[in-house]
Amino acid sequence: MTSAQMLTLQIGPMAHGGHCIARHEGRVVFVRHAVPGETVRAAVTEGGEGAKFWRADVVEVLRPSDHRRRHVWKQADALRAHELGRVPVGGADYGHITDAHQRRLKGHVFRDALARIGGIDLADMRLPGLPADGELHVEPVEPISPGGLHWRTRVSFGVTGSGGLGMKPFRSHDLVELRSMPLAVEALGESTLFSWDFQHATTVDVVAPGGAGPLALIVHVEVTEGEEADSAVAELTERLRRQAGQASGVQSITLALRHAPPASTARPPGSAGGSRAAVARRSGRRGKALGTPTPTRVEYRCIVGERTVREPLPSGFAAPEGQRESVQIAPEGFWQIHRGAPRALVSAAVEMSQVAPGDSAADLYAGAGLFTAWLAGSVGSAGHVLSVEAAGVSHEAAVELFQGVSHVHPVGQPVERTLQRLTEMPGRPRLVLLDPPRAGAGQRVIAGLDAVAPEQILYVSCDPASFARDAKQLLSLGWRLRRLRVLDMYPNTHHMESVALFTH
Ligand SMILES: C[S@@+](CC[C@H](N)C(=O)[O-])C[C@H]1O[C@@H](n2cnc3c(N)ncnc32)[C@H](O)[C@@H]1O
Repeated sequence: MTSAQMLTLQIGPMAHGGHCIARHEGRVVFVRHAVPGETVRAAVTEGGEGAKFWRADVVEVLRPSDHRRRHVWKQADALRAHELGRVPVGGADYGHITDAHQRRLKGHVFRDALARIGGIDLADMRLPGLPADGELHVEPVEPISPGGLHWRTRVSFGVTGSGGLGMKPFRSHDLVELRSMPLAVEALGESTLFSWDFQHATTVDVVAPGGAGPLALIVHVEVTEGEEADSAVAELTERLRRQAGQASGVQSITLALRHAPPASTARPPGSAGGSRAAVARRSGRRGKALGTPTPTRVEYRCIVGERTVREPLPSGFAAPEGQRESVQIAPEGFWQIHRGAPRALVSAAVEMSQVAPGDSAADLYAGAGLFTAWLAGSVGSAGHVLSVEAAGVSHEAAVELFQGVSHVHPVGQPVERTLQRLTEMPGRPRLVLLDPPRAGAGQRVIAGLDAVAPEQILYVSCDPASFARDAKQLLSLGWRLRRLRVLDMYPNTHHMESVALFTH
């Protein structure tokens, strides 16, 4: 970083993805760790004469924004890292911005994505709850902790050369060893995990069920066949058991043994952290699309405690008679990562949509059945709920949760292959709720939903860009955006969650 080209930049608006836009001699520079309106010195991290745009990272703030604060996480603080000749870890790219201003900027980013990608101007929509100028108020999610800390119930770490937990800087494969992870719930900081030796593992996923300890771990190991590999796994197992046995704050450890073909090169350590690869593992996608070797088989082996965790369903919402109060799910299955997200999302769905006893409804990309549980209670035993989820572990959790609830029909298939089933539901569906992964639903699914013609579509999204693209298609098919709420479900990061209601 010390030999990097330095630029003095006037910082323009925040863009989607966590960087601000600036210009240097006419060329666009995406600048990380800045705040709109500032003047900064920034080190060029990617660029070159022929490049269409450059990337840069702030190393000194010449004229700070009133909304700048000391970064909430030392190891992710770009200014401090530069002083120490290091690089900041990723994962908290808004941590230097005050809480309220983070939300303001996310509102601008969301509105901009809708306009640019979806051709949707919120000022034209006159949506209830939105001011006439289309300004979006991004809502904080409870429980709110000052500084936006301690909300993550799931974190993926890489394993450093010395066996510690690490994370990568932005667009880098080099792991930085961590001493803490303040965005995670308190149970992680109270555990002994940052002093464990994970040598021989590639990644470690940490899960705090219900937002509290004790923690469940999934320890990923690449194995090739042979005696040497067997003894390395045996040694790792012994070591993990020993560390867990010492008042560690850990309830369970599952090894995820990836039996890769011998010729393949190992995935770079840490490449799974909160990343596409981690999402892909949970959603069952793998291999080529991610640029990683295709594993032949993943074997899950529980070596400490129980294989599954219990995630409490939010209380106070409709639920079918006799349904359990928590979901039992393998820790690699999908569950919302903000500890307040299950309640915030179901509350938003209840407030924004209408379902009544006897209705038909569908929950697409349903995970373990968070929204299905509320729908099942709302439509009652005279109703019908289709709950569609592609990933095996999450679908199995839903099957277990809705055992004996005869009006819920969990389907363990990709949504794309289930569109026909939607047309066969009894009566016209009152509501189709969809909560796809970051890539969004896509053209084929949106066209399929339109053909099903439900009364309402409630679209829950974690990506403004894919939502804007899908919303554009819905609008072109005659649907109208009726309500929109954006939730700050990932404080100190550029991510956000939206819930949107469409009707004809
Ligand atoms: C954002 S999560 C939402 C889960 C659930 N609604 C919840 O709130 O817990 C998206 C889910 O979609 C699943 N998924 C991804 N692609 C899918 C597809 N093509 N068909 C069905 N499910 C899919 C993932 O496994 C994941 O569980």
